[in-house]
Amino acid sequence: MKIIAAEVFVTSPTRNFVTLRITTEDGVTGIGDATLNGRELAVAAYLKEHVAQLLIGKDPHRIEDTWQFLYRSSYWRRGPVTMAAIAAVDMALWDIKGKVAGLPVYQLLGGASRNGLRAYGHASGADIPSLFDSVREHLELGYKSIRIQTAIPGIKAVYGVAAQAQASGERYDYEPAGRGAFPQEEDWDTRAYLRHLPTVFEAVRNEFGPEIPLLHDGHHRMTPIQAAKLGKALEPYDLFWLEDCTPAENQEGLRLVRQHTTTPLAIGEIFNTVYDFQTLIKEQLIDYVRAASTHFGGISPLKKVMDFAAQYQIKSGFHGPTDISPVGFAAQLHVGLAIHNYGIQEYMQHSDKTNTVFEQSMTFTDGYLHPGDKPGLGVEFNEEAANSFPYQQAYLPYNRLVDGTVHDW
Ligand SMILES: O=C(O)C(=O)C[C@H](O)[C@H](O)CO
Repeated sequence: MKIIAAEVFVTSPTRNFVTLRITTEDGVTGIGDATLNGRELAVAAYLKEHVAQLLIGKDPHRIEDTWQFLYRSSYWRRGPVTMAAIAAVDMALWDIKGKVAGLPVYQLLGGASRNGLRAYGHASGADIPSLFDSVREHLELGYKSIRIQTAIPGIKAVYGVAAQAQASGERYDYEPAGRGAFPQEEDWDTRAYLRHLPTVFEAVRNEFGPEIPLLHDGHHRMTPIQAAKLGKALEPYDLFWLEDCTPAENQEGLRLVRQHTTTPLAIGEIFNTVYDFQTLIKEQLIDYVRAASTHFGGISPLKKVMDFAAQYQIKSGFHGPTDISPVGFAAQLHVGLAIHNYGIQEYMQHSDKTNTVFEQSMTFTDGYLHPGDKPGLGVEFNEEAANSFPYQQAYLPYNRLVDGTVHDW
């Protein structure tokens, strides 16, 4: 069997997505996600200009060989653009292999290790009452684990806080990328955040009790000593994890955080390769791997990093915001179902328009996700619907401190 076409689609049903479709001479198609929020066209060009023609004539079954060829033959390695492009090829080839075999991808990865995948949802609020409404809404939707993000007094816009109150009946609407030709500026004050956050978790525990697993995302904003202080301050509230507490580039910084707190740590949504996790896993500086199939080179390396992590009792917590398309999301559900060291899956739910472009067979029942049993990834790409939503320029915001210094967003 040979590959005869590799096409790239950029579509924007409420947000931008980049999708690769590979077709074989027998007419089997496979799809992959190459979405990089705010930099979509760079990956689309990488795929169109540098990768597509290299795939023509190749045997789609040779997934590992194709991955290694794309990674090593470019000489220039890693980085989110390259790795998102390779990820799309990898996913599309697993999709094809599954369709040819008549099996869902998780069966090709070793079969199911569990019945369903525990998910966490995002609750947020501009104040405590609206946060409580949001938590209740998520509990009603079936979520059994909940991420808590709130506004901070004195700060205008904070990462992770939905614009609409959940009590309004609107679906959770948080999308950080703003459409337009320039990124929005936001403000930040770490000391105000460190003072406020423990009071929020205290209120949530008092209202909802000790049982429910609670998570929080620091979004790379603290120094190691600030993160250590926060981890310690949150210990009485028994977090499932504290995510991205420090800038991801400083892996050694997590040693200091670890020395001071037993709050579990998760990191890795902006990592691209297993090498980014080498120190963190070997030294057991984290508890959860936050990689996403789409930004990590696809299904093949995600499975490898989790097998490495398993030796150290480190579990998965794959990145799953809506900028991972339904294709990338399905890819990591298949990995999550197959691996032994599954932890939890972030699940934000895509918009109805997105679901017209990507028809998903995955299910979310009583707090648990399942990729479904259709052959391949289980996602159908509707080209006509995709073409009706043209690309719109969008940027993630950035932060400045009160004195004007640019800060991690
Ligand atoms: O879901 C999370 O934990 C995130 O941090 C989401 C990111 O802000 C988002 O993927 C940026 O595009």
